Amino acid sequence: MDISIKAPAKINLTLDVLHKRADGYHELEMVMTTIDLADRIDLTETTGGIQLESTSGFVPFDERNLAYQAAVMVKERLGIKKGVHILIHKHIPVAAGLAGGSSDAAATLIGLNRLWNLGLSREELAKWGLELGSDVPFCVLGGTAIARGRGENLTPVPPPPPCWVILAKPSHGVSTAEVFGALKLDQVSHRPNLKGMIQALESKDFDAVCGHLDNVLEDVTIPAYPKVARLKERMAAFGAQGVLMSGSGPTVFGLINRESVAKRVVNGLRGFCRHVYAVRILGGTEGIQLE
Ligand SMILES: C[C@](O)(CO)[C@H](O)COP(=O)(O)OP(=O)(O)OC[C@H]1O[C@@H](n2ccc(N)nc2=O)[C@H](O)[C@@H]1O
Ligand SMILES: Nc1ncnc2c1ncn2[C@@H]1O[C@H](COP(=O)(O)OP(=O)(O)OP(=O)(O)O)[C@@H](O)[C@H]1O
Repeated sequence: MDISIKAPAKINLTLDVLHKRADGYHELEMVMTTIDLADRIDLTETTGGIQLESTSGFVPFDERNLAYQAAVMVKERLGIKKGVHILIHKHIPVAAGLAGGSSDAAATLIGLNRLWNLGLSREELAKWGLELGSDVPFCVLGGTAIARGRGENLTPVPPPPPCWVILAKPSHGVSTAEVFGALKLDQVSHRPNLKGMIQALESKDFDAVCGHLDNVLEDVTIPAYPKVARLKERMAAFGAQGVLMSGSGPTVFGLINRESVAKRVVNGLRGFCRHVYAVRILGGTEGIQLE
């Protein structure tokens, strides 16, 4: 039996870091939403073991791969003898702040739950997912949500109004651990207004959503990679109504509600950046879909 699963990327509409915890992680408060830039995971049952294949040379092909780790977790916890071949059709750029690896892991958990009729709920899978990475629980549940804790304490909120999301990814990746490690919490220059963002989402006010985009991790990534600031400026100058770095970066996204402007921004950015994408917000209940 074969299963195909769409594994969408996320963007952070707000990201606040409240404090560093005793376990070394940071206590977060953020709003995340899924976008229609997705990997596809094909799962095929085999007689034993886990085989991994990917269309991208940029992902690890062994036990460091988060999809592989998800399959190990399911097999070991439930004592499953059957094997699986995992094929990752990679479209989400790697180490980009878009949770590509986390979404692949979430899709693998959800897909194996179906492939092997395990009867686990999405909530249980989200709990398992936290052991693989902080963004995995959100990727399992999808939609638009406030994420607290390490990222696992999720409260659904309304999606942003339909719009274009233009993504520009500089050619280098960023290490999430290094960004959190370099963050100086007593020197953060700006903090998101979470209440304001929630109100904007509830009232479906596109301009207010754009006005409340904010990410404290920009304070670390932008000084280290000035290209991020230049991409933000250019995106705004070409007409994007709201512009922000996603997650720990370096991808910059712009929100635009007019197609003609979206085209202008994409065309303008292509001169400066090789990796430019124009996608839609998924944001509603559509997280990971089984096909
Ligand atoms: C920046 C975000 O993408 C925002 O959505 C996430 O917080 C990162 O999620 P992720 O990539 O799944 O992160 P993990 O793989 O769990 O953690 C990578 C590293 O980031 C740091 N980390 C991550 C999450 C968190 N709440 N506090 C942290 O300090 C830790 O040093 C950790 O070792
Ligand atoms: N299936 C996978 N796809 C992409 N990267 C993976 C995968 N499995 C493991 N990785 C590793 O995870 C690291 C982070 O990659 P990923 O694309 O998930 O980053 P990210 O988008 O910045 O994540 P996040 O936004 O959750 O911090 C990379 O160094 C990569 O080698």
